[in-house]
Amino acid sequence: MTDPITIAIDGPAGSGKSSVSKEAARRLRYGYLDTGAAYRALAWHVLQHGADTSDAAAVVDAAGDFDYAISLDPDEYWVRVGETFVTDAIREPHVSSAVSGVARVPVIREQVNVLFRRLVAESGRPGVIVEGRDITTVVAPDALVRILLTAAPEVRAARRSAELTSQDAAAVAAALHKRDASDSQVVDFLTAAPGVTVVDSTDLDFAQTVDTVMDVVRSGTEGSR
Ligand SMILES: Nc1ncnc2c1ncn2[C@@H]1O[C@H](COP(=O)(O)OP(=O)(O)OP(=O)(O)O)[C@@H](O)[C@H]1O
Ligand SMILES: Nc1ccn([C@@H]2O[C@H](COP(=O)(O)O)[C@@H](O)[C@H]2O)c(=O)n1
Repeated sequence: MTDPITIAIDGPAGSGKSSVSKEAARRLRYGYLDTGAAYRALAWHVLQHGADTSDAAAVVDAAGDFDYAISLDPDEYWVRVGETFVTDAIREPHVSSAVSGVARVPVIREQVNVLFRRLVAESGRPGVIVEGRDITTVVAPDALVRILLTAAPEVRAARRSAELTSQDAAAVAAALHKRDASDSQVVDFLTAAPGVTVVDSTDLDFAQTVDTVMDVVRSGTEGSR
């Protein structure tokens, strides 16, 4: 069996990676792999242990009994740790605030990257859209199509705040920028690596952004199979 086509999409928090990738995967009948979910689920697991994600040893310790599973079906997305479905729990603000601690532990990054490559290879799909922060550069630098999805910081904060209506907009924006600042010390997802196509959605609505990504994918995959 041939390896699935990999479409790599990186970008900062709230740039639209997951929503846009999921919709593009539906249209292409590809799988969709949300790599941030693994970091979030491990952060959730560390917190369940009563530990602190800023403690790298505690993170590595909690990773020892981290039984993680994720669906690559864009129409039936779920995330599980052991027997517990954590699909919504890992989006809670206290997990978002804790996740960067997990992401800065090198051995954890190595372990999840192995998992991501295996999930793609075993997906059984003709292709997989993989989104995160270091997909275009570390996880799948040889992907057929590599995209950096960006939007102006204030636009990303406004979109995120529109989702989290019960929370103060300024606090939502501050949390998003704080997470980007912390994450960008670990991987560079703000500048495009050579060969990576930038899609800036600042002035695009959701449908226009998906269409633009689809155009980049089409031109990159034409004649590949
Ligand atoms: N071009 C767009 N125009 C308007 N809204 C958009 C656009 N792209 C995404 N959105 C909306 O912005 C919000 C954030 O998008 P999404 O959750 O996909 O971002 P993300 O990059 O995956 O964020 P995170 O890294 O924090 O998980 C969602 O409500 C999504 O529907
Ligand atoms: N390739 C990746 C993906 C994610 N992270 C870390 O996970 C956090 C959550 O990611 P979301 O895409 O769900 O926002 C993110 O803030 C990073 O800390 C990563 O390091 N590499």
